[in-house]
Amino acid sequence: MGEQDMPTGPAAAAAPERPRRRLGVMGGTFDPIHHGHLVAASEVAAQFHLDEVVFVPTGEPWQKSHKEVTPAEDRYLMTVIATAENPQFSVSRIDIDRGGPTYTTDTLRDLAALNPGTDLFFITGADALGQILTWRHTDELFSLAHFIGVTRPGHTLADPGLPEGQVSLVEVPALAISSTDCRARVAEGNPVWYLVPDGVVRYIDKRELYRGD
Ligand SMILES: Nc1ncnc2c1ncn2[C@@H]1O[C@H](COP(=O)(O)OP(=O)(O)OP(=O)(O)O)[C@@H](O)[C@H]1O
Ligand SMILES: O=C(O)c1ccc[n+]([C@@H]2O[C@H](COP(=O)([O-])O)[C@@H](O)[C@H]2O)c1
Repeated sequence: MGEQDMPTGPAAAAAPERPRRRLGVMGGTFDPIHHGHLVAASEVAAQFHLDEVVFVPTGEPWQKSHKEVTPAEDRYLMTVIATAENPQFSVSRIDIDRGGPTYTTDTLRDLAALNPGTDLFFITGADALGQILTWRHTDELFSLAHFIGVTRPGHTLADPGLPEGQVSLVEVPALAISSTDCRARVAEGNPVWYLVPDGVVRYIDKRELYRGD
């Protein structure tokens, strides 16, 4: 049916409303991205019937400013490599391209503007959820998305006091993997095969990341 044949008047008014799109948002420093991130996103996508999960590498993770963080372009490319084969996964550069410290209120506001008619679900591990009240602009933050806290080995998953109905706590398959441990393993000459996707192992090797001196 061409656009000119679309029903107008009472028939159009009766047309069923299109269901809102459901977009998962997986924010992280991804230095490097590992299977813990990917399994969490995949599991939440299935349990919450998400249409897509967008991975958003941080620009400047201000709460990690005391640590050395790998250049954003390397973290972005590793995230693209890790997610490329999954048609439900995508990667956004918004936090990198905005510049300056990364605040999730900006991430969610920008994603809402880019995705009209979409409900946002921000996915976060138990450790990050426990810190969420220390993030910037929490007065606005919780109105921008539904928050999904996922289990992570070594951390207790609990609602840190978000407004009623704004957070769900979800059990995901337990993978005791952290980016810190991956970086340390590479620096010590130990393998990260099967902790991170194969393409990410090769990228770390090619770019000589995490080798220390
Ligand atoms: N193994 C895991 N299981 C569940 N969630 C995870 C896991 N690893 C990271 N996450 C969550 O993914 C998000 C991004 O994490 P981040 O990129 O900081 O990785 P990380 O492994 O925690 O890194 P680092 O060790 O450098 O702090 C956070 O919400 C974090 O809680
Ligand atoms: O908004 C903030 O102030 C804020 C403070 C710390 C972390 N975050 C977000 O939490 C997500 C995980 O961060 P990280 O540093 O644990 O990789 C990522 O999307 C960050 O932008 C956000």
